[in-house]
Amino acid sequence: MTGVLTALHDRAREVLDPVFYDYVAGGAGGERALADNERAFDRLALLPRVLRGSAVRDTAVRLPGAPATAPVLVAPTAFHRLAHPDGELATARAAAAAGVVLVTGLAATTAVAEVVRAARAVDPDAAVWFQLYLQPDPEVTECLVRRAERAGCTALVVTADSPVFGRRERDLRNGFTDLPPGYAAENMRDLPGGPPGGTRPIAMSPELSWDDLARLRAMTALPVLLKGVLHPADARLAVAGGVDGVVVSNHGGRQFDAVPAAVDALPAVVEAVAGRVPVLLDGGVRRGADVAIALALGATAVGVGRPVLWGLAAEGERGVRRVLDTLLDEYDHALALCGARGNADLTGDLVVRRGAGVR
Ligand SMILES: Cc1cc2nc3c(=O)[nH]c(=O)nc-3n(C[C@H](O)[C@H](O)[C@H](O)COP(=O)(O)O)c2cc1C
Ligand SMILES: CCCCCCC(=O)C(=O)O
Repeated sequence: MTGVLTALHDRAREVLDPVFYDYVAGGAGGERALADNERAFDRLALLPRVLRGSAVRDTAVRLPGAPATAPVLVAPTAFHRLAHPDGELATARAAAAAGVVLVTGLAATTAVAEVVRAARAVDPDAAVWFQLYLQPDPEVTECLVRRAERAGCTALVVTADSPVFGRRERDLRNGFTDLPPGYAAENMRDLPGGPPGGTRPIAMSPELSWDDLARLRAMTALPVLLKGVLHPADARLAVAGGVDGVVVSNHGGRQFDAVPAAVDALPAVVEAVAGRVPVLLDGGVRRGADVAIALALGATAVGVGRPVLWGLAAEGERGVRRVLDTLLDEYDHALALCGARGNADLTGDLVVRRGAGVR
């Protein structure tokens, strides 16, 4: 991690309830996928070009529902009010101020309409996407989609890597199975089949299929991105199913310990998608150079999960802003050092394996 991110992490660890710290920091099983996400970036290096740079570098990217934005996004993460009393509102303000897309989650402790309002109070053009788990009851899914539309979200992100909840040994050890009193997944309030005024539990189902994604696709005119894709064949199916983007992700190593690092899965997905829709990546991005590596390998943008929560826990809105600004500054600096005038100059030939020599 960068110096700033390490300091924010250390402060977050001091101030957070250790049970919640473990929930955020931890992963599934023996945490091999979690560790590998960062290590896989360490195994890669950038091979700069010389004498072709620019003093002003073009870092803007075009994403569905975000026509000109930074190549770093806030990945969807649950329960921000457990990290800081201002919760998702602080995250939304910081993301908007940094010019970064915020993906707010179904499992947010603040309702999506309030999150969008907070972002737009900072920047009327701020892009907020809504992440959801398809619910087995299509009526519930439809109600969630309408809420996101009404709130003004500009894209939907469907997380597909969670047919069941990951086996997270830290949470099992700590008995962290539910939100403490006073906190709720606010987007799950007042839904069909739920208690009036109360919340329904978020369901995960191993029986969801591509038909369910097709139903969602037909339900809304918003762009839809599919998150949690690792297999290139699934990337092809997603594009054929009309998605507007694919997010290569292993859920930060929190679902299945046996999977590869996200960045190791990226090139095959990029090849399968063949430029038809943007490919995004999250998992293990901790430095601006990691952003550059992912873009050179064909990602259009990257998401950041845990560092945002460390910033939030440590310093609220200011901490999130520091995380995002640091990554964006470092990314711009990496472009300069690569002799790149902008994202487009980051090509696959710039990425090599450390220790493998250069041909
Ligand atoms: C505490 C926490 C909660 C998360 N909650 C969600 C969620 O509700 N929905 C989702 O799609 N992904 C969720 N994720 C996964 C992130 O979106 C993202 O894939 C992951 O954090 C990226 O890895 P990183 O933390 O190494 O940046 C969560 C991750 C963390 C750390
Ligand atoms: C059943 C509760 C859903 C919360 C989802 C949070 C999440 O995805 C995570 O990784 O934690």
